[in-house]
Amino acid sequence: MNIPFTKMQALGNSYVYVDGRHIQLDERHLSPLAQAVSSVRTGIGSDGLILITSSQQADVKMRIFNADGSEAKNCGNGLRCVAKYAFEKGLVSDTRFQIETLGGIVEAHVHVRNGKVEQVTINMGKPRLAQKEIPLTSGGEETAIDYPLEVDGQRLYFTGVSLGNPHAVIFVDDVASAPVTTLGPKIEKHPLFPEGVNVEFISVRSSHDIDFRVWERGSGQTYACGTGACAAVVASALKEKVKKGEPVTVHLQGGDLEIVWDNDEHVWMTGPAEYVCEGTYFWPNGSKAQNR
Ligand SMILES: N[C@@H](CCC[C@H](N)C(=O)O)C(=O)O
Repeated sequence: MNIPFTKMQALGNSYVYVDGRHIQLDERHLSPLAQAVSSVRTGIGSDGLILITSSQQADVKMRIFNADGSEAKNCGNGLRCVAKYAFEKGLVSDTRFQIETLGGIVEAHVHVRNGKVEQVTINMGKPRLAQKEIPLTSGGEETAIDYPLEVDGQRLYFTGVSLGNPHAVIFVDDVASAPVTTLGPKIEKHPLFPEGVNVEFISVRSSHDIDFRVWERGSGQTYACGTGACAAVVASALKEKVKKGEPVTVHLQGGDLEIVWDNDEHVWMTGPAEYVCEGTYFWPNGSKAQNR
């Protein structure tokens, strides 16, 4: 099966984007295709697959599949890339428009110079803080701030935040030495998180700067996670380390994002999005998947 694609990246968080105007994929193909394209050795090499289609309720719709084929409800870096793609490829003509995700509809605003989108701002909506909404198996209405977690015989404390997808934010002194690749995968699959979790190790450098590293559910260590950066600012504001209503720069491995949790509870994310390449992916297992 031949699949036209565009690879895009946002702060090094890269996805293969498939435009539903160019090919219609069967629902059964999406998860195996995400695994296939993500492989660095036998595929294109990415953190997952993003499908862009038309929407009944918004201007455009995004679906995101992690590198392991699991589907997530939201992706901040993916939203900025979808916004750039939608504007520059003519799916929308206004600089402000709506994108549907499985986690809800968000507002996108593209900042354009000479016809090109340089930065994108997304209103990511209100974070969900109740344990049952993150979700945690402990599951009530109460929040999970500095919630204890036993992993590998160690007691850690995390703050749980949902941006449509689940995040466990852990405060550390120095992100460079944080156990991202050792404890990250164990926390991701800890029984406390029935749907798994994205794990952020953060250090608040000042009231306007946060250092950040991430272990992403379904994709492992990545250079950046937009929803994770939003969760980091929300968790830091809940612990009064940064102020609500003031912009905070989150320093991720792939670069910086500006995040504001405003006084109406909405989280705003501003950052870049870039094209990498376009082409055709020759999917060897496509016909097998078709006959499954
Ligand atoms: N990289 C993303 C998040 C992608 C989905 C995540 N791994 C999940 O499973 O929830 C972002 O930029 O937000």
